[in-house]
Amino acid sequence: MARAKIALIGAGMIGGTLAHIAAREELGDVVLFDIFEGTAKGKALDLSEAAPVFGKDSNLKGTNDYADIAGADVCIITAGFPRKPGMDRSELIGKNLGVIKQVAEGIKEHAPKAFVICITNPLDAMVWALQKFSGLQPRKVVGMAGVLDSARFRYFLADEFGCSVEDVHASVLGGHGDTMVPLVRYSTVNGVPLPDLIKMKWTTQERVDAIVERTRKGGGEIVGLLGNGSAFYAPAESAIEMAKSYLRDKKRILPCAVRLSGQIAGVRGLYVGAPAMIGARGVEKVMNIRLKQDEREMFMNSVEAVEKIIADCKEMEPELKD
Ligand SMILES: NC(=O)C1=CN([C@@H]2O[C@H](COP(=O)(O)OP(=O)(O)OC[C@H]3O[C@@H](n4cnc5c(N)ncnc54)[C@H](O)[C@@H]3O)[C@@H](O)[C@H]2O)C=CC1
Ligand SMILES: O=C([O-])CC(=O)C(=O)O
Repeated sequence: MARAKIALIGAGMIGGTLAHIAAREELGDVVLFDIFEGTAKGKALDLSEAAPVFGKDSNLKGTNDYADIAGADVCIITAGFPRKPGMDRSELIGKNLGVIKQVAEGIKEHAPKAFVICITNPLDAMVWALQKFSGLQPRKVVGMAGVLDSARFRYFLADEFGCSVEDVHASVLGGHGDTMVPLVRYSTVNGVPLPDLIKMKWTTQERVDAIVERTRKGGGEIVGLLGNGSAFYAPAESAIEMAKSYLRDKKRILPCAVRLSGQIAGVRGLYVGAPAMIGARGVEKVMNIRLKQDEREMFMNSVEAVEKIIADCKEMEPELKD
C-alpha cells in the first residue's frame, strides 16, 4: 500500500517539529511547504540526512509550490505569525487571516480530499475562516488547541499529585484563549474526578483553581519565557495525535476545534473546542456533554470571545460574511 502523504503548510518552529515527528514515526511521506523555499528545502534535507541515523523511511520534500501537496491525505497548517510577549492571540488576525486565505486556496485546488488540521492563531477564528475560504466539508477541517490545552492541564495536575501523566485525563472546552474552560468535573486521576480528589485531601480547591488559571494562560507563559516565539514541541505532538487518529481510523475522542451544530449549549455554525471522535471520515461525532450552569456560563463567555474575533475577520474580509 502506498504511504500516506502529509503536507505541512508552514515550515517554521512547529512545521519543522511536525516533520521530525512524522519522519521518526514513519507516518508517511512529508511535504514541507513555506513561502521561504530555502527554509522548507533546508529542513526537509536536514531531516532526510537524519533518517539513516534513526533508521526510518519517509520521503521528505521542501517546496514553495502548492502543486507539490497534490493528493495529500493530511494537511497541517502552521503558516503565519506567532505572537510576541504582551500580545493577545487575537492581535494576529491582521497578518494571519490573509495567510489563511492563501493556504485555503492552495488546499482547495491541490488537496481538496485532505483532512485539514489548522494550528495558526487565533485558532478558532482561523479554522473557521479556513473552512469558509476553502469550502471543504466541515468534518474534514478541524483546529488543534484542545489536545494541547488539556495536555498542559494534565501535566500540571500530574505534577501536583506527583503521579504519572499517563494516569491523568482532562478535558478542556471552548476557544483557545484565556477564556478556555478546563473542565474540573470531567478531569480524573485513574477515573477518580478532581472534586473527589479534593475530598480525599489529595489537593485543595485553591490549588486546583490556580492550576486551571495556569492552564488558561499556558501559551502566554511559554511566550513570555521564550521571548521570541511560542510553544512548538507540545503543539506539534498534539497535532500528530489528531493526524494519527484520522490516518489509522482510531476514533480517538480528542478535544478539537470543530464546527458545532448544537451539540454543546446549542451553539451552531461556530468553530470552538469540544470533544470529537476523529476517524477515517474526519470528525465522526461530537460529544454532546451537558454542562452545569456555571460551566455553561464559562463556555458561553468563551464562545463570545471567539465570536468577537470572527466579527473582526468579517470586517477585514467581506467574503466571509454569510
Ligand atoms: N493552536 C495552537 O494551539 C497553537 C498555535 N500556534 C500558532 O501556530 C502558528 C505557527 O507558529 P510557529 O511555527 O511557532 O511560527 P514560525 O514563525 O516559526 O513559523 C511560521 C512559518 O509560516 C511561514 N509563512 C508565513 N506566511 C506564509 C504563507 N503565506 N504561506 C506559507 N507559509 C507562510 C513562515 O515563513 C514561517 O516559516 C502561529 O500563528 C502560532 O501562534 C502556536 C502554538 C500553539
Ligand atoms: O500562546 C501562543 O501564542 C501559542 C499558543 O496558542 C499556545 O501555546 O497555546
